[in-house]
Amino acid sequence: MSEFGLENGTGPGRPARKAMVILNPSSGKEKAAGYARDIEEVLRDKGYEVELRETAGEQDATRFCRSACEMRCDLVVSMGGDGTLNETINGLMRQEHRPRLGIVPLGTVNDFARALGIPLDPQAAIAAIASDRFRHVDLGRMNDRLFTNVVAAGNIAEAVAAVTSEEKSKLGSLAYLKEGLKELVSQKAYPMRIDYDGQSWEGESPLFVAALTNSVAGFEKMVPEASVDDGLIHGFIFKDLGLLGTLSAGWSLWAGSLKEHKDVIAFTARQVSVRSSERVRTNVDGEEGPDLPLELQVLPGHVEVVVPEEAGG
Ligand SMILES: Nc1ncnc2c1ncn2[C@@H]1O[C@H](COP(=O)(O)OP(=O)(O)OP(=O)(O)O)[C@@H](O)[C@H]1O
Repeated sequence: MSEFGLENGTGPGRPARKAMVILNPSSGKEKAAGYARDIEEVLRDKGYEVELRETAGEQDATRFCRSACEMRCDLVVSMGGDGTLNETINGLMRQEHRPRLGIVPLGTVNDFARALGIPLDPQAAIAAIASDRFRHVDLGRMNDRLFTNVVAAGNIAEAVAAVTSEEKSKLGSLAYLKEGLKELVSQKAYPMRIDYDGQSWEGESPLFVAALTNSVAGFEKMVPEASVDDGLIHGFIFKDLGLLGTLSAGWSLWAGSLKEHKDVIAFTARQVSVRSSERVRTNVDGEEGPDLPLELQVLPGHVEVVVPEEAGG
């Protein structure tokens, strides 16, 4: 079951707590400046000393979060899309002090926020940062980095890259489904070997997906049984599907019954390794990852995340 915590705000005489806000000004269009003012106000009212850092490019969020750990901040807030969140949590890697994490989703998909019941409306998410409630949430380790949500291996990396930002704003998650199905129909399968908690699968597969939460590319029903604190990786090996198989797998995904599909092998594990004799590309939390091989491991309850007072789960 979920583990929730409740905490009182700063009272008289309590030393100020420190918060760092990491804002990607390129997410959430031109509204970033207004959001920055609003979150600073919410956090100051809550008794935090606030440091705002704006990212200018790749890996900035990781560097900023690392310095938040070194400064022993109590809270680090990631304001951006899933890419910014992934870079932020990578700053927690190998840190002895890990601040609590707040999330203000400004991207298109925002899988982690969806899985946690954090409002997708930025103003509502900013207001919810004042919540005294938090959850211990699993993170995944992939080789030498961390992930929040999902790792996919196969030509999926190309499918995601093929989604234009226009399509993304117009169609949202459907843009990924469209490109993903196109790739599954057209692509070849790869020889893969997948080892998970002492079991092994070997065969031809066009796609392997490892999910930590129920929300994958905005589809909240892909893994309905997954929760952010179940200590499990939810693995899906797609067999060589062909056109009809792909369409019916697409339908099962939509209907929330993917793991019952006859050409999908579903499992849960704490540790997974994925390798291939061919070059296979990967995608991690929506961004391009390293080629196979991958070593995956779940880190149970690795980070405390602020959740709205009324969030379920
Ligand atoms: N100031 C900036 N200008 C442009 N790109 C930036 C800036 N700061 C960070 N980035 C890059 O933005 C990427 C992350 O974007 P992120 O996924 O958070 O937002 P998004 O693209 O709006 O979200 P989504 O992918 O969900 O639509 C990272 O690769 C990072 O390097």
